[in-house]
Amino acid sequence: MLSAIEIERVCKDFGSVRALVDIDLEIRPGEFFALLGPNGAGKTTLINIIAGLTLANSGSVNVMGHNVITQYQQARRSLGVVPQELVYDPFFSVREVLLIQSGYYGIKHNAPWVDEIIERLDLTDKANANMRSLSGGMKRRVLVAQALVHKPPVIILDEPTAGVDVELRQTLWDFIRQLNQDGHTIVLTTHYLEEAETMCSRVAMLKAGRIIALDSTQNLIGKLAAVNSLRIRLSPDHLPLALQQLKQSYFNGLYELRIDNYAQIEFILSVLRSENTHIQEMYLQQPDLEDAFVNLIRNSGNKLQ
Ligand SMILES: Nc1ncnc2c1ncn2[C@@H]1O[C@H](COP(=O)(O)OP(=O)(O)OP(=O)(O)O)[C@@H](O)[C@H]1O
Repeated sequence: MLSAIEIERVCKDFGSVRALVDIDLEIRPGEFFALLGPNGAGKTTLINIIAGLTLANSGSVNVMGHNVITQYQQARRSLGVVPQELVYDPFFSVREVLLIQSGYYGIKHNAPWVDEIIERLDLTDKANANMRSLSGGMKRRVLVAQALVHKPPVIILDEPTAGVDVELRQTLWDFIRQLNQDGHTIVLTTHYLEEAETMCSRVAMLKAGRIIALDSTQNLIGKLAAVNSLRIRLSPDHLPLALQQLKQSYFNGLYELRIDNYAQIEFILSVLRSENTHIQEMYLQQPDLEDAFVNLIRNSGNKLQ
């Protein structure tokens, strides 16, 4: 089956900085895929190589089967990129910007689609406003719209919700989810891990230019954050000796105990009962993508599959 994005053995150095090392990655059509990693991991560099904006030192990248260097035009038509930085032309209105962008792709008579994107991104009130006059969040919506004027099958969003308020974040995600349901492949980088967790079915984690984990979101959480923890407030405020080995932290009167399985909760309760210690508060912490991410970044000397 044709891949939406196929990356083979891509390396990129900036002088002595090894930004990407031997990246192999295949993203399938229709996927909602997250590219995660700490600052400087290489996410934007990889996106720029996919978009044909940065040249890799070695390796190859295809978008919908088109090589991003030798078949640049077809690859570019297959891809829409929403960049991280707010770049805009201050001299045009929102609608003009989108029609001009359509022209870059050689698309004439694009007004009906441009108007539809404007409406779906809640920009109708601002369609004739000058770009200069828009708030940061509105400008970001226009960036999303710009990436969509040529109806690309693959859309990459580089931190689309950075600095965006909660309401706009919701509008953006509803729209992007709809695009994915309509069949578009979506690749996303974000530092908001709960967004990746709710939206994306598969995740690649990058660190120092290497993919250190690649799996479905649920598997990754299961594999790397298998540890639950129990937070309890006790009276008297003393953790019995038999439970000391489970203690992970103590803060503000709350003990955090490591739980590897649910049977351990029964053990904890029985120890507390026998010691005549009462529970004043208790929370079970479920693992999430953030736990997986933190564990992985901490212990990423070795590559995980
Ligand atoms: N044009 C450039 N010249 C020199 N070094 C660069 C250049 N672009 C990126 N780098 C370096 O390459 C590495 C990867 O950077 P990149 O911007 O791809 O990371 P990132 O994962 O997107 O980070 P962030 O989450 O902060 O956006 C970093 O060490 C960065 O300093």
